[in-house]
Amino acid sequence: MKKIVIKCGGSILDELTPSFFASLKELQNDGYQLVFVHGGGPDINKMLSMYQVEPEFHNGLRKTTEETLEVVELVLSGQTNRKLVQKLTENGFQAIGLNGSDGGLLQADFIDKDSLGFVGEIIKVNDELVSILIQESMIPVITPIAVHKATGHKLNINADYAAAAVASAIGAEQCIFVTDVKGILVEEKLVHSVEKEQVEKYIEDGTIYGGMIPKVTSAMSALDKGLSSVMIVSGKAAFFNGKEWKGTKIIGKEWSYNE
Ligand SMILES: Nc1ncnc2c1ncn2[C@@H]1O[C@H](COP(=O)(O)OP(=O)(O)O)[C@@H](O)[C@H]1O
Ligand SMILES: CC(=O)N[C@@H](CCC(=O)OP(=O)(O)O)C(=O)O
Repeated sequence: MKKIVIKCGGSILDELTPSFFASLKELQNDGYQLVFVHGGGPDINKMLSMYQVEPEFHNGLRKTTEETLEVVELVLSGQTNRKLVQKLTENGFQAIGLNGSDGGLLQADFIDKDSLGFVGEIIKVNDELVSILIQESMIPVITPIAVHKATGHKLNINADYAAAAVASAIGAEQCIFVTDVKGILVEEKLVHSVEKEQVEKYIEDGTIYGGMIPKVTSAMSALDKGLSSVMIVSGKAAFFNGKEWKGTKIIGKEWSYNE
């Protein structure tokens, strides 16, 4: 069974176009089972501003106090997940929303409690739960909230990292990051494919910054774990027509040249 994990960023959730959904249909026609992980950073920031809380990020990760975590879950699970499930349903897909903390779906450990608070990195994914759903032709739509591996306390997970971890755990062939730009841009031009070493240089020299950093770093770790392809694409246009892809392909291994 060919599986593909699609991460939908909060930057694009309100702007997904019919062409985007047509590309999803093409993926299904090509035999892919779809699994979604969603973000929702902008929705969280909006809600936090109502409570007069200023967002604080370190290397693209939100510093998350116990109170912030409540808002993060309220927004991601109660609002953003619902929004994506609804859009998929309206476009003819059988989607089912899941909080990452349901059924031990995402299990995590603290990254650095002192500096980041309740933010985790995923150490285990309940891939059986995902398999059950996709075998029934359902599309899981996963909210990036995890449970702590020992205490069961909830932890906030960056959605890019969550998507890459899910992709590795379920043995997905590909992971696609859907965002509000066409892919990695260098001097405003789209880069069609880029190797790991070059990505590292782009981060160092500031060409890749902000929200693009967790995407490329999680892409590189997913490639190291055996995923065959990672792409960054726009949700504003078609990204797959049954044959060709549009966006940036991140290449992890030298043999990828011969594909
Ligand atoms: N080299 C780059 N090419 C394209 N976008 C970049 C680059 N470096 C940083 N970015 C920023 O990354 C953003 C996408 O990340 P983010 O806003 O976190 O989106 P999402 O919510 O989809 O995860 C782009 O809108 C852009 O501002
Ligand atoms: C730890 C951490 O940073 N979690 C993210 C989860 C949502 C997310 O990643 O949303 P985007 O994909 O839209 O950026 C946050 O709180 O914003």
